[in-house]
Amino acid sequence: MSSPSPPAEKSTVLVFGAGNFGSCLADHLGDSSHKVYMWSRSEELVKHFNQCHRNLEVLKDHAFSESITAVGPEFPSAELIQNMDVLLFAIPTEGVRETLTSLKPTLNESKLPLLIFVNKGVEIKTRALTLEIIADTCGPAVAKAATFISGPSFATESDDPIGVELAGALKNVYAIAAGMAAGLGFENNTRAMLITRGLAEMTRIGTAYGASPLTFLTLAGVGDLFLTCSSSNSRNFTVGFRLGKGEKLDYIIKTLGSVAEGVTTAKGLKAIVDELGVVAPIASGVYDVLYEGRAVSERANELLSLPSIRELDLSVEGGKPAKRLMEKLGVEADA
Ligand SMILES: NC(=O)c1ccc[n+]([C@@H]2O[C@H](COP(=O)([O-])OP(=O)(O)OC[C@H]3O[C@@H](n4cnc5c(N)ncnc54)[C@H](O)[C@@H]3O)[C@@H](O)[C@H]2O)c1
Ligand SMILES: O=P(O)(O)OC[C@H](O)CO
Repeated sequence: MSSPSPPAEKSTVLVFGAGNFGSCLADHLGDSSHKVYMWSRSEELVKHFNQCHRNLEVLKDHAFSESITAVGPEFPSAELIQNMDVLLFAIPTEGVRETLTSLKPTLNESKLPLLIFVNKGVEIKTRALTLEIIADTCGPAVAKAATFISGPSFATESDDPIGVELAGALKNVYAIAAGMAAGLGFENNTRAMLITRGLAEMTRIGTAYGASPLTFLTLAGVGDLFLTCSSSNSRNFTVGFRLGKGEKLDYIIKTLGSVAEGVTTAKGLKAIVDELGVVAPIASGVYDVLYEGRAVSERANELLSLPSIRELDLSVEGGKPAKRLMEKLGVEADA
């Protein structure tokens, strides 16, 4: 995808979202002497942040850089947006369509800022990746200018934006599976099996979608999968762990205090897997527990007793969703 020229050393940046990742990114950017604005829908958060340089909701003990100004709760003004070098979106995938619909009238397409997206998910109703949501709301020119950051930390550069997005979204579903296994009392051997088979599964899905299989071997793929499946710091792993311990999904979501994208992505992924006809037993197992009321232990036993299959039998006929998306963007399918 093409993108506007890189921003100047000292840029003006507007971060959409004042949650864990948005605040963290705003803080790093502020410390690097960029002028940073951070949008929140909470009036209380905005007031408190501008008075005390602390976030009421997340990273509560951290003193933020004074070069960050919180804005909101109203949507940022066209004037502010048009003065930005970078717009950075750190909101859950379910909120991206609404946010971009509000943003669209303020964008000057002949002078687009750098648009960076860090969310990792699939939209539940439409099963769309973020690239498609951007095309739907702001048009193909804006979508083609968008940049995606994914991976276990600030990540990786790739010419396969669809693969990078799919990898970041899908690993959250496998992290829920790894958490479930840990919650049920399975130990490291099972986790290694889930990471290995999860990687094979996400590579099969990605390849059938039209992404490059190699993207799943980068930091954005196996790197992020490994991190998220191995740490109780992961919200997705934690959701799975608590399900494995017998807690109810509604209660877990209510008390988590932050987004676990794998929960909604599991539903969008089910539709993608059904369309592509890919064998994805782990993703199907997670879907059955989250949305079909199946017991975690029973579904895990079914998974463990499946006969082995050729794990890396990658689709050569695949690629229809990516071709559809490239058509929407007006890009040649093989470009
Ligand atoms: N936390 C991390 O380490 C991390 C790392 C990489 C990527 N991500 C991804 O970044 C995204 C955000 O993660 P987070 O950790 O900041 O989540 P979070 O739940 O801590 O914060 C989300 C923020 O988005 C806001 N928000 C929610 N719905 C919205 C909507 N409809 N419109 C506008 N704003 C809305 C919330 O009020 C909150 O400020 C997720 O997709 C996540 O997978 C997170
Ligand atoms: O806490 P999680 O499960 O949303 O994972 C956060 C990041 O995506 C890890 O790279």
